Amino acid sequence: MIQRQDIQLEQERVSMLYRRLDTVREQTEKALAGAHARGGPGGTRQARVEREVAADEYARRLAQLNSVERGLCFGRIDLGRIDELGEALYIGRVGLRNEEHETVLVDWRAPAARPFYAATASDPAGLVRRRHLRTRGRTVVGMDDEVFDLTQMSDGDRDTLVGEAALLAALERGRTGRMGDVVATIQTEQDRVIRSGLHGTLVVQGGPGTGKTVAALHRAAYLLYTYRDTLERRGVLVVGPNATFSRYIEQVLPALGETDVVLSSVGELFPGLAATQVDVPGVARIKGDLAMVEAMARAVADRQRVPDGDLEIELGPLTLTVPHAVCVKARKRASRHPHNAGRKLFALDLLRALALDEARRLDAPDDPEDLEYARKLLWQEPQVREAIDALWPALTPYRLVGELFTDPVRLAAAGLSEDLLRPRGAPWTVDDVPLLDEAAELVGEEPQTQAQRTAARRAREEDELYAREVLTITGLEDIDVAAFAEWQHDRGREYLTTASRAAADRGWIYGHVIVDEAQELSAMAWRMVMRRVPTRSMTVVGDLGQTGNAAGARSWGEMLDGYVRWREERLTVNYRTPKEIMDVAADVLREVAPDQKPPRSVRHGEPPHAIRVTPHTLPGVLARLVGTPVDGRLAVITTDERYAEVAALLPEAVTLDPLDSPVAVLTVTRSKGLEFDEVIVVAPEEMAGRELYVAMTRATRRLTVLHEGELPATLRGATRRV
Ligand SMILES: Nc1ncnc2c1ncn2[C@@H]1O[C@H](COP(=O)(O)OP(=O)(O)OP(=O)(O)O)[C@@H](O)[C@H]1O
Repeated sequence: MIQRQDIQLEQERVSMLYRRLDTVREQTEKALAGAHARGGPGGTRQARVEREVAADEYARRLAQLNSVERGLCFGRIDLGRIDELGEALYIGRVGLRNEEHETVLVDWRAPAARPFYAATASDPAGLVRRRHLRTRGRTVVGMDDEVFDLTQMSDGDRDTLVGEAALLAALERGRTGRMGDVVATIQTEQDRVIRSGLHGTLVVQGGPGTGKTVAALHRAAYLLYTYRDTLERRGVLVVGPNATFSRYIEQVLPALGETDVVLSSVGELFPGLAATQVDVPGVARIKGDLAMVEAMARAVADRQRVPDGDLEIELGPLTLTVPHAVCVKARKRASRHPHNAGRKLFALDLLRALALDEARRLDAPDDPEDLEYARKLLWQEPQVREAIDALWPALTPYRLVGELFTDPVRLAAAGLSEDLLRPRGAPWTVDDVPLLDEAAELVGEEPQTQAQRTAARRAREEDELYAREVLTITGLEDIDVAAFAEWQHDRGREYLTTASRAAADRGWIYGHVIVDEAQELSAMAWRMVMRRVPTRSMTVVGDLGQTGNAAGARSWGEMLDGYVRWREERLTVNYRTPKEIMDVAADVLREVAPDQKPPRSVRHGEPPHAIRVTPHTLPGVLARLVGTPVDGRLAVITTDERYAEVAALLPEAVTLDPLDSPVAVLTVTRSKGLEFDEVIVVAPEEMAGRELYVAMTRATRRLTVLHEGELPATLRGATRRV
């Protein structure tokens, strides 16, 4: 039994930790201010860089100290024997030392904290007691103990969840619309995922609500803590299913004190683009297939032409000719290079041949210098430019893919189906993004336009003008303006975080990549992700039972075997969906993915309700249900086809961000990875089995299905009609 006295003792400890946090925070603030005050262009470059590195480190530490106020210390472990409690360690969101440099709080990611998460009744990992502390503000309001005294345990006890009371209390809280961290209640199987080594690819397969996302994010924080030197410079990329999901999870890492992580979705992985639309399944399947690699190569080859006969260009009275054979040879040589680099070689060969022909016709000497000069002049001739552009145009990825999908002749030349044809100006889709990335590899460096060259020159001039003003104001006029401007420019770049530099650079190579809802990535999307992580240091989390994308994964090997030998961990406990709902969902899963085992739910709640509606009664039933929700947040989930109709019935809900609105209206695809206290599924009979499985498992408390047609057989037996 926990005594008031125990709470008092823990309060003293926790108060001491907060005092220490305040002191360290103050010291770090001063150190940061000091580092900034010493800044400026003086000293050697080495000294400047060292100062800036120190300032960065203080700033990072300060951000971390500021983020850990809530729930600073949440656990305690006692090592030794049960009859003589020995050493006690306190576990918190951050590590702290006292003035004597002794550890007073162990960072949850440090090896010493591991038994807090890893100890189970059957393997206590040297612990005699684990204590979860519950705090409100800086006050200890309660605690839960688990005593590992094997002699007193029944077999049932040995299989308990880690800190069951604390875990269940955490799960009972209503959903806020944003994912929170779970450092205080990480479970043993999740801890294995979080602390798995950095190298190679770890696949985490787990059913809905098993904490894949939350474990993957804690893993990112753990890896950044444990392998900071390796990861800080290269950063960590987290790829999620869409931008809403990225916003849903974006608080977790900063709350854990980590900000150097890029959150993105497949539709955003090509810098400058944020695609959200998806293609119809037939098109998505074609675009996601690896056969697109060859097709894209053919599409590029189709933009590298030679005339059927000799190339003839009229220049005033002269008609210059490049023999067909010379054109063919030039194409052969140039096509070994990326398209835009090849264009330069191709143009050079053709210009050389034209200059030679011109010299011959004008009886001019074919002196190399003269020829070089003549070549330059010819390049200025619009007819010459046009002829070369027609044969081998400068391409951007957008132009290559855009012109391919709007032209049946080009599609045929690439060996692609006319199903891909779309109108000019149609928006880019998520499934186009891996193709744009492929195209970027094939066309190579984008040609710099005249406008870009002018913009770069202007920016340089502005930097210098600004530098001159600064130097005049500060009376440092003897310093070289150009050098000062350059220093300022570099400094600006150094101050950009790794994350922001990485996000803007397609060629950025990350230290580690985490892919969530990974079952949705097509083979082409995997190819794009792999380019960003040649070391294959990756965490791949997903559920093959939830695959919705027609081009998505049916097995992990199918997607990953060609790139890496991967290892797998499984998560088996569902922390979201009550058992009564999961039992019904399990029937759906059995039908769509019989090889996948449904997870075991730890929560209890109501069984799902089914209500038969007609087009006439649907608005009233929906309004009644939405008007009397359980405490917390509610989502109405339906098919893509029904979305507009349902959204029209709930106009207020759809004006708000689905994460902030008390009632969200979502398609199944949009609801991926999210969760709500109450879920209403409209038209389950029109959903594919996997869609239904995803929609049903979003609920933490109550699920109602509204059907017009026959209820799917999998739902019929297990639901009550009201
Ligand atoms: N150890 C834990 N302590 C407290 N809450 C937890 C724990 N693990 C998971 N949860 C909670 O369970 C819910 C489901 O977690 P999460 O979204 O990570 O699951 P998931 O496996 O990614 O699900 P899905 O496949 O359906 O997207 C979240 O609210 C999460 O905070």
